[in-house]
Amino acid sequence: GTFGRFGGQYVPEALMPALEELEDAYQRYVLANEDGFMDEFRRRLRDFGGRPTPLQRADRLSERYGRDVYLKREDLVHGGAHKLNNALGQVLLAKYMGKERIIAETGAGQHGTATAMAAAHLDMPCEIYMGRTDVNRQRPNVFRMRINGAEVNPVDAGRGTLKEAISETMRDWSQTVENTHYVIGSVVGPHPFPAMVRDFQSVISEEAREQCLEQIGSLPDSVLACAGGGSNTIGAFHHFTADESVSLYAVEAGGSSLEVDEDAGVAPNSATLSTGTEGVLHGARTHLLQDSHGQIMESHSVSAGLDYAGVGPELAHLVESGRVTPVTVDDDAALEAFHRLSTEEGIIPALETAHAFGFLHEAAGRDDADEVLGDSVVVTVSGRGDKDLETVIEETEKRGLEAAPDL
Ligand SMILES: C[C@@H](c1c[nH]c2ccccc12)[C@H](N)C(=O)O
Repeated sequence: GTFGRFGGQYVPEALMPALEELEDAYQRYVLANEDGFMDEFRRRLRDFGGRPTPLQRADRLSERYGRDVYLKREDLVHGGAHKLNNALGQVLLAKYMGKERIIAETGAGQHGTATAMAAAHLDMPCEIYMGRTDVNRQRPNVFRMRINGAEVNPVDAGRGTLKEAISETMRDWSQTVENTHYVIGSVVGPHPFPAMVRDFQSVISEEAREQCLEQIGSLPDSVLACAGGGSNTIGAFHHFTADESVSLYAVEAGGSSLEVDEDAGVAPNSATLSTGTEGVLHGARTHLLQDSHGQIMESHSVSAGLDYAGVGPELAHLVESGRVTPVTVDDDAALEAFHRLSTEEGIIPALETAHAFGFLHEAAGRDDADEVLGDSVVVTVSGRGDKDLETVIEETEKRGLEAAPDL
């Protein structure tokens, strides 16, 4: 595999020519900056994406938790999430490769939206595959994609969610690779996708590490990031992985329970790193939620963006090697963290992001808080929560959470 035992290219023979062409382009344009590709990528991320994003000290949370809490504000990237870092990089790469068409999958719609924005910005026709279930529960993002000029293709196969959308997009790509690039939405899929998406998202930790040295005068003691597919997680960790003094926590969705009902093939969580097992999904060997027959189980999370039964192979490797610690936060704690950041820091986070703040809250209350978090903590605000307001209002009332304001 590409990352220890994990990664690799577990794909039908039909996909190999496309992967070989992509590997060649990755080596030349991304790794060797041929034709100034990376210079243009950084310039467009600055002028169109709004980078660099601030590393902002959260004064209220720092006071509450008795340590310096810094927020890496990826919610301020154009489009409201870190997703544009990857989408812009891949659509620009498709142009350098001479492709004429962009396809992508999406779950909650953030990656689809980011891809539609990048494709409009770079004048590329764009088609987004989205599970019918997700089309129905993420209408605002469906409108945004269409208003940015993308076609949204509902996928009715299986449960009509992210997993089927990815499979459908890969099927399209295997037949259209001549003129089409597949902009994958996270650090998943066959090599070179996980490495390439990581390299685009690593602008997050490249900036954060430099900002820590400037603003704190040292490296942080810990970095926290939520983990769905793992792109914001790996992006927030990558330039810190060589710094052994920095603890790295990947916060997954604990959903409603960590107990798994294998017979029903349903996991009431998306805690792939904490509870999953090794297997192959979407072209890579990684960690998955699978039953004893190797069937991929349906995952769950109050946040659609974390609701995925797999995870990036590099993250699986970093957890197995002990460099990254996987932790989980359940639906209720994530919802309470959503309200806490909104009322105490004036930032409405994506429900995905709220999981990282749920772990900060829980860890800060423990006897070993100082060992776990240290004196300076960086939390990645991977996206903003406008898209989640209806879900949060509904779920908060249904659960009678006391943290909620009187809406
Ligand atoms: C759900 C996530 C995503 C998009 N593509 C993925 C591939 C693997 C794992 C996660 C993803 C992204 N937030 C989305 O809504 O498109």
